[in-house]
Amino acid sequence: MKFGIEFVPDMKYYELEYYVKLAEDSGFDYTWITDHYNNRNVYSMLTILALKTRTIKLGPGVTNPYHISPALTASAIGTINEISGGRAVLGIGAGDKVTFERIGITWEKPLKRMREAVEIIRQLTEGKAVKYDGEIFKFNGAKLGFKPGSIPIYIGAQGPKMLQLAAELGDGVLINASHPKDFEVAKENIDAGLAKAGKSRDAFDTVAYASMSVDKDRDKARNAARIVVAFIVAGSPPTVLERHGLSEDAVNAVREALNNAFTKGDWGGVAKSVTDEMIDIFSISGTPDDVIERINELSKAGVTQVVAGSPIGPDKKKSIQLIGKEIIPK
Ligand SMILES: C[C@H](OP(=O)(O)OC[C@@H](O)[C@@H](O)[C@@H](O)Cn1c2nc(=O)[nH]c(=O)c-2cc2ccc(O)cc21)C(=O)N[C@@H](CCC(=O)N[C@@H](CCC(=O)O)C(=O)O)C(=O)O
Repeated sequence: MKFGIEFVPDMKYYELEYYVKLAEDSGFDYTWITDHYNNRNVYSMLTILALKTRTIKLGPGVTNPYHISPALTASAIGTINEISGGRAVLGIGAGDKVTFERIGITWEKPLKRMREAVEIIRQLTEGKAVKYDGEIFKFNGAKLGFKPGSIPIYIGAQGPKMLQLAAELGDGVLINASHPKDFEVAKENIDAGLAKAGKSRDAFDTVAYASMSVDKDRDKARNAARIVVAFIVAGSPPTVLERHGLSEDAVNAVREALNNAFTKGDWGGVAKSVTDEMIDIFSISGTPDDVIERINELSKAGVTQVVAGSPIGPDKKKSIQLIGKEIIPK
């Protein structure tokens, strides 16, 4: 099992540098930096990380094919690959509808746009001159002026068609999920995509991009996950909520609590609205032994990399060290 760790660049560069170096020293194989317009620029932060780390693989988790051209994405990730001595990975997904609305981007034809962008980026980073007559992107002999070297492309996906696309075109898939049931359901679509491209599963990285919260004290760990889990519950599509048998009332109670929090600042109400069942479904939370147990279940469901996503634990530094000491070596 490979281990990754997610960071949101909503902190100063030196704080991010500190945490990523700590993760590298703790044995993590990958670090994924999220990409939303309102946070610090993902590539500026990756440049610092590329210079200050030695072994950890690094990349956006995930960028998107809307807010910059695939040519810029290829150039940016190629540059990170050069600076890091070949450790770059590109995580790319359809992007986030809510944040796009704020910057006037219409979220249309995500599948088509993802396919075209990934095909273009793959060719550019392989040093080819790209002629591409797509429905969305038209390239006429574009070519990078430097040799970025081959860069693995991981696609962020939840929906069935995007999962198939990820398996067909990508070197891996980043699935925002923490429960084995979600990977059992994803398997059929991943296998269909691999078959379409004539690829075998063992060369493909199926990543559980999970919300994680680890502490020696189980209750402390689980309580630290409540707010993040509330956002995941509120944003989950009906198919996922039904899959896990969550009642409409329970989900609406979370949505209502979040509204109250935004309007009246009542975050305590949000934590209370999140049930233990929701914590188990939408996060990997508890003691190191609890987390190892869940990772073993995920491995049986075909997961090959687990990413420790927010909140990581009640105390980020201690939790990163705890994962490094008591989970990764097991
Ligand atoms: C588009 C969507 O795909 P999805 O697989 O659900 O993708 C949702 C997310 O993966 C995507 O929004 C990501 O960008 C979210 N995301 C992040 N999004 C961000 O913006 N920033 C991040 O940092 C980020 C991190 C991240 C990490 C892991 C991960 O899995 C996702 C992450 C979907 O609806 N897919 C459907 C298909 C929809 C469809 O058919 N669309 C048609 C018609 C659409 C139209 O009418 O225009 C088409 O595309 O042509 C499906 O897969 O079946």
